[in-house]
This record gives sequence, structure tokens and C-alpha cells, in this order.
Amino acid sequence: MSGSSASLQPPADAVKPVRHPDAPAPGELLGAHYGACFGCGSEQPHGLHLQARAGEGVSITAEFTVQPAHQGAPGLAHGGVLATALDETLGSLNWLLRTIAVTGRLETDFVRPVPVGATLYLEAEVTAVAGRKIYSTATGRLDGPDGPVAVRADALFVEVKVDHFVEHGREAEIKAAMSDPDQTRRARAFEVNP
Ligand SMILES: CCCCCCCCCCCCCCCC(=O)SCCNC(=O)CCNC(=O)[C@H](O)C(C)(C)COP(=O)(O)OP(=O)(O)OC[C@H]1O[C@@H](n2cnc3c(N)ncnc32)[C@H](O)[C@@H]1OP(=O)(O)O
Repeated sequence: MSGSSASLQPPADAVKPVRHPDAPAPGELLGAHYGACFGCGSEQPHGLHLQARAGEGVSITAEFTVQPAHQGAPGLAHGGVLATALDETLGSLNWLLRTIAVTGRLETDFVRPVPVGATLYLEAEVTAVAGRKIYSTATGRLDGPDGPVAVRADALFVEVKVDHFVEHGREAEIKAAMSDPDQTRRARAFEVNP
């Protein structure tokens, strides 16, 4: 059962998430937040190339097709890769809040094996916000958006300032990200809801 740890239960003073007025419209593709991101970047040859779309409220749908490079057991997706797909989908939710946040905790249930070549249909939503803490949940289904659940996760993201990346990231990549000519991607990487 997911969400079992106490730290993933929102506190009593948690509030409902508020979709930012400038969030992309439901159905709109979000695009990558960083070209070299293993989850969503198009410049990462063995990455997941996950494509996320804004949903209603503070929700996201996303798709990811398992490639041979993502195997753990023969012909099956590696569990860590599936956790990455969930993490990336959950992380994309923060763009609808216009908040920069990183994963603090991710609890994952692996319910069914996911074969190479299968497409994982993911959906995620923010369930509560308490100060800098953002609580969210996601599922990944096989055979279509209404197919059987293969993976699910509950997560706690923690809001950070851009300084988090500048302080901890490698300088060459930080500089390259800051001078990214793609305006939308730059905005997704740097914009913080004041
Ligand atoms: C220049 C270029 C810019 C590029 C811009 C790109 C932007 C777009 C990037 C998005 C990327 C997407 C990709 C997918 C999402 C990842 O995969 S993100 C990468 C994986 N995650 C990380 O690397 C995070 C590493 N951890 C940390 O840096 C720190 O532990 C954290 C999470 C920031 C928290 O540290 P902190 O800021 O010192 O906060 P702290 O006071 O410890 O905790 C705050 C609250 O959260 C709670 N908390 C913290 N951690 C946990 C935990 N693990 N469990 C439970 N509760 C926790 C604390 O108990 C505390 O609660 P309260 O006391 O307030 O009730």
C-alpha cells in the first residue's frame, strides 16, 4: 500500500493546492524543463523522453514508452527507471504551481511488471501544500489511461530557491542552462512564483 509513511501525510494545517493563473491550459504539452534531463529532456539519448500535459486543477498526465535501454530483467523495465518516470511526472506538477521544488521523499509501489515496448500512462496530482512542502500522488497504467495500474507513488516535494541548483550543481551545466535560448524552458527552470 502506498503513502504508508507518516511523513507523507499532510499536517492538519495543510491547504489545497492552487493552480497558478498562468499555468498552461488543460491538454497543453509542458515540454522539457531542461534538455539534458534524464526524465524529459530531448537531448538525452537514453532518457525517458517523458511527455507531460497539463490536466485540470493541479494535475498532469504523461506518457513514457519503455525502451531497450531501460531494462532491468530481460524484456522488462528496471524499477528505478519506473520510479524516475513517476518522479518526473510528479515534479512536472510544480510548473502548474509555478514553484521550484525537489523531491524529498518518493514512495513507490510496483504492482505489475512493465515490458519493454509498453507505454506507461501516468497521471499525477498535488493533494496538499503545507508551507514549502508539496504532497502529491501518481499512478502509471498499462494499455491506456484506464488500463491496469502497474506503478504508483506518493511523494513529498520541498520548495527551493534557484540558489539550490546554483550552489549544488556543476558550474558548466548551470551556465549552459542559464543561457538556454529556449525561453519556455528557461522560464520553467527559473521562474518562481513570487
Ligand atoms: C541554475 C539552474 C536551475 C535549474 C532549475 C531546474 C528546476 C526544475 C528542477 C526539477 C527537477 C525535476 C526532476 C524530478 C524531481 C527530482 O528528481 S529533484 C532531485 C532529487 N532530489 C534532491 O536532490 C533533493 C535533495 N535534498 C535536498 O536538497 C534537501 O534535503 C531538501 C529536500 C531541499 C530539504 O532540505 P531543506 O531545504 O534544508 O529543508 P528542511 O528544513 O530539511 O525540510 C523542509 C521540510 O520538509 C521536510 N522534509 C525534508 N525532506 C524530507 C524527507 N525526505 N521526508 C520527509 N520530510 C522531509 C522537513 O521535515 C521539513 O518539514 P517541516 O519541519 O517544515 O514540517
